[in-house]
Amino acid sequence: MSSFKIQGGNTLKGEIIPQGAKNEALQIIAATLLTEEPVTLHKIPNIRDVNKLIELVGDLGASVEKLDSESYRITAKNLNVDFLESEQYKNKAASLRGSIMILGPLLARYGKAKIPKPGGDKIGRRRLDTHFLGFIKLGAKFNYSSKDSFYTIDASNLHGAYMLLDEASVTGTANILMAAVLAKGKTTIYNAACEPYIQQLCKMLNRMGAKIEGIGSNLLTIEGVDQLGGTEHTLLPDMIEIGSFIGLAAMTQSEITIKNAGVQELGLIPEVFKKLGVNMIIQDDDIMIPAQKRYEIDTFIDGSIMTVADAPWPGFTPDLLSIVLVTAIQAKGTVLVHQKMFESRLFFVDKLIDMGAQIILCDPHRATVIGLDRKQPLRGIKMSSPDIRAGVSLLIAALSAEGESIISNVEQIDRGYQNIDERLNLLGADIQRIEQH
Ligand SMILES: CC(=O)N[C@H]1[C@@H](OP(=O)(O)OP(=O)(O)OC[C@H]2O[C@@H](n3ccc(=O)[nH]c3=O)[C@H](O)[C@@H]2O)O[C@H](CO)[C@@H](O)[C@@H]1O
Ligand SMILES: C=C(OP(=O)(O)O)C(=O)O
Repeated sequence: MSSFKIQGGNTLKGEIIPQGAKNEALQIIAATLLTEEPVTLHKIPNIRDVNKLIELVGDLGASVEKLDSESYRITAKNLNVDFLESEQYKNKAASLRGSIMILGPLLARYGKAKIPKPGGDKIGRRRLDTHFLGFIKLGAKFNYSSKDSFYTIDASNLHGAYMLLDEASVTGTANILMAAVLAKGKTTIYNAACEPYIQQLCKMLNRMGAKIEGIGSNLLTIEGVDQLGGTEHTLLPDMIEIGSFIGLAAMTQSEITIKNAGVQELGLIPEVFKKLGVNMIIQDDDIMIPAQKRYEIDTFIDGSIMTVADAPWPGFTPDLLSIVLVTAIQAKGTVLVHQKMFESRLFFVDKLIDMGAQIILCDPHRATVIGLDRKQPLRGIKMSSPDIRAGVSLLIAALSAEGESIISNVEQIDRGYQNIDERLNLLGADIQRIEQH
């Protein structure tokens, strides 16, 4: 377990370029398994989860060529599905959430697939029913063995079907889409997730020869085709990283310009930070956050206390609620943060309270932050990163705090943020990585 030693209190200044999006990368890398032809990918972030999935795709027999620091060519000509039976597969696939998305492509091409219960953040129950109910609609047979926690699916003949998803699951929609593009006939997915990363996946699949309509909506229709070809694809900037930088700038009174932020694809993200009182200037595709000593949380129009809650896209992403919560700590005013989707994602507020934040954890889903209005700084403490977004929120808190903080288990942060210590140090942060093997 490695740690960050952070000397807090520095003001940061400068420009930062967001990495390619983690959660898009995981879908797109899985989609390369759908064709025998080469697929070239650009803006692939160098982060743990993405590297693990690329390794897994290679273990399955795809040829993986690294073209430069951010580009890969993946050719999945002949895959070795026997690898799915190995102990190595079990360990690797179980270590990240994104591995679940190899199921759709493997089903589409080979008619069978299996996966151990996938990893990812421990942020509450994370059911996978939507994925499997969708595959069953497409004609697959499904079995879950509680003995070894393996999900096995058999589908020699996938056929199109109408389905109304039980929830708008992001990875579930991606998985079903990838199975449906090569199924016989027409598939209709209603209550589909429609966030920009799903749109990107659909556009890429169409460039490969798929026939998907309704992109950007929650009603997708897919006319199955016999095979798909190669393509080239560039990832969007990571919107969760962008939101994290906005919160960081506000908390540390820093002037930061986020370059090439893909502003058109950010949905409600800028608006939510504006509700916290954070100023930002959007110039072309850049977001400049000026240094702000004070920022004030809005109330609702009737004067009642502001709530920020998550919802499926185009609602506000749950992955930024921890950042919103930490950003509110030094604001003037009060906000209720309501994490509806995940039930164990707010427990990290205990650490923020230890640092001096005024937060009431109302229940596992809701926390009220009473902003300090910079009347006192947070103080540095020792803490451990419970999940990726809580980890970055603690890092932001530590950077704004007086004195030294230690954050252990930063592998959680490395899952999704590329060289975050080095990139923030270039802007003036003081973060030292302490490697422990
Ligand atoms: C690898 C990846 O891409 N991970 C993302 C993906 O996870 P993932 O695809 O696993 O998440 P899902 O979209 O399936 O569901 C997320 C949570 O929200 C709940 N839910 C979902 C839809 C809905 O309409 N109502 C509802 O309550 C689910 O029960 C679950 O607890 O999407 C999540 C939701 O944006 C993000 O937090 C994860 O970072
Ligand atoms: C919850 C997240 O990731 P994962 O789904 O990979 O656990 C996240 O990116 O915030």
